[in-house]
Amino acid sequence: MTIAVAVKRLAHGAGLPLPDYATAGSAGLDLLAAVDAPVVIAPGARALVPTGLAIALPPDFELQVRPRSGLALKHGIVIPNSPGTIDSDYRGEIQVIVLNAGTEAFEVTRGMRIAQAVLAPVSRLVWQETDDLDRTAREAGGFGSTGLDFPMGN
Ligand SMILES: O=c1ccn([C@H]2C[C@H](O)[C@@H](COP(=O)(O)OP(=O)(O)OP(=O)(O)O)O2)c(=O)[nH]1
Repeated sequence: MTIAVAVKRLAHGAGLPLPDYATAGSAGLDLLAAVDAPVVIAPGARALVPTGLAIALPPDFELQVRPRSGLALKHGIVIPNSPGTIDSDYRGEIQVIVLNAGTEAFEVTRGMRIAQAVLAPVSRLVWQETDDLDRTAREAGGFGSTGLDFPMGN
């Protein structure tokens, strides 16, 4: 299934290609860093990386901003709010919050594939308030409760 999405290149994104899928089966589009000059992120520091793009999603969709596993494995580059949520009514620039969880400084350069974005459908709920929820085998058990039968359960 493909969904048409309106996209606007902002001035500082000029000259960069639009995000694309790396392979025919890729779930995520690679988001490119639209930094004018290289940005160095120290170990433990965060940076807001611009993409130079604004979009208009259809109402029942969101765009999820996710880390790239190669950057995470090789450099400890993660997205602390992952998956970042681009709302369908957001018209500002898509930006990527990047955390350097690695041990060395990381340099973000113009055009670098800094994150990936996955289009996802959104279901919205309507509350049905009640005092009586249906009973289940789990009831209120959580937070590892199913492991308690085992001596070393966790
Ligand atoms: O990684 C992200 C996450 C969000 N956004 C933009 C698009 C999104 O629609 C908007 C608001 O995001 P979110 O709802 O996560 O932020 P909030 O902290 O709850 O702020 P708000 O009160 O503006 O909703 O910020 C990004 O550009 N990148």
